[in-house]
Parts: sequence; C-alpha cells; structure tokens
Amino acid sequence: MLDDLKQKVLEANLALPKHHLVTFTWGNVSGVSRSDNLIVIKPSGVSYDALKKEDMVVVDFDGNTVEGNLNPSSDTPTHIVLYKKFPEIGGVVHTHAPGATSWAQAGKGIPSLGTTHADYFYGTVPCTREMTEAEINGAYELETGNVIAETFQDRDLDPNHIPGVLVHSHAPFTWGKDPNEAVHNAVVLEEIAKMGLQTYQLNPNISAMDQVLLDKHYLRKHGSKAYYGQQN
Ligand SMILES: O=C(CO)[C@@H](O)[C@@H](O)COP(=O)(O)O
Repeated sequence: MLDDLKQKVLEANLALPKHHLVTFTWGNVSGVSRSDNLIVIKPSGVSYDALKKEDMVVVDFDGNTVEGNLNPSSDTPTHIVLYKKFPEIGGVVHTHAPGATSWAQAGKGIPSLGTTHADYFYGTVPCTREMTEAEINGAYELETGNVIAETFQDRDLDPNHIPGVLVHSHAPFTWGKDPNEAVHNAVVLEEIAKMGLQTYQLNPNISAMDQVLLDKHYLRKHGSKAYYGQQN
C-alpha cells in the first residue's frame, strides 16, 4: 500500500542526515495521500543508517496505524494536526537542527533580513507561544500541532507562503507540497537561521529588510507572476 509515497518519505528522511539537519534520531519526515486520507511517517527512534522502505508506518488521520510493524514517530500527532489545518501541504519535516533550534529555544521568530530568506519565506518565520503546563502534561504532541495552527491563525499568516515555524523551547517544523519540498524548506530554514544569528552578532540593531525587496524576491519565485529559473 502507498508504495510510491513510502519511497518518497524514505528518501526525504534519508536527506536529513545528508544535509546535516539531524543528529542521531532527532527528526522525522512524513508525507500524506489526500486521496486515501493516510499519512506515511518515519518509525520512532529508528536510526537513519538502518532505515528501509518497509519500515515506513502508515497511519490514518486519527493516528491509528494502518500498516507497518513499528511504532510511528512520537511526533505523529503534530504532523496530523498540520495536515488537517493546512490542507494544501503534502509533506512535513521536524528536525532539531542547531541554528533553527537556537531561535526556537530563544523564543524568537526569524525576521526576513535578506533575499535568501525572501526567496522562500514571505516574512518572519514565527515562533509559537510557550505551552501551558496543562498542554505539556496532556497530549503534548497534539497540542504542539494546535499551538502551531493557533500561531498562524492569530497572526493571519498563510502556511503556503511561510512554510515553517519554530516551536518555543523545542525546535522547527517545515512543510511543503510534498516530502521533498518540505526537506528543501528545512534546509533553507537552517541556513537563514544561521545567517540571522551571525547578522545580529555583526549588527544587533538591524531591522527586517525592505518590504519592496521582500516582495520582489518572494514573488519572482512564487505565484502567478513568478519568472525565476525556467518559468515563463
Ligand atoms: O522532538 C523530539 C524530541 O525532543 C523528537 O522529535 C525526536 O526525538 C524524534 O522522535 P521520533 O524518533 O520521530 O519519535
């Protein structure tokens, strides 16, 4: 079942260590089949060295395992909330990559400071609020998804234009139209996180880039008027 998606999710997971985005098993990727209402996700705690296609776990939107012999990622409830709340996404990535995680631990969103950021994220990558004790002691991973969705709703942010978030005191999640694009966005997020840290070290008083330049760079790569690369 879902053989193609399992292969894509496997390859996306294996791309995380290749891009130096995960240490040990600190991360996971999933992909969704909207027609089947099923999610394919990495098994929990399985080393990337040993990961095989048949290890991928298929879960439904209630978190029940439909196929697979291993336990799904402990972050599965977060992935499920993101697929439910952001209906256009097809892949989700979670890492503890040090640059983005540093911003998450500091409780700060990453402002758009330059065109590297603007090419992929149409504004600040937000950081969620701190979770309450009840949320942490309750269904923590589900509440993590809820607090991400709340952040986008309360700040009127479009997840299709800002494909990532920093979870306060935790780490980043990114997404995309498929697992591969979600990994791509995780790589970019880590790069802009590192650049942002260095930029603030060099100039603590810097503010977000000019809106006109942000528009220019984001819109030349995304949307109906995109012209970057081989697009007409
Ligand atoms: O966030 C955390 C731990 O802080 C987890 O995402 C990480 O360890 C990966 O968990 P899984 O191996 O996917 O269950």
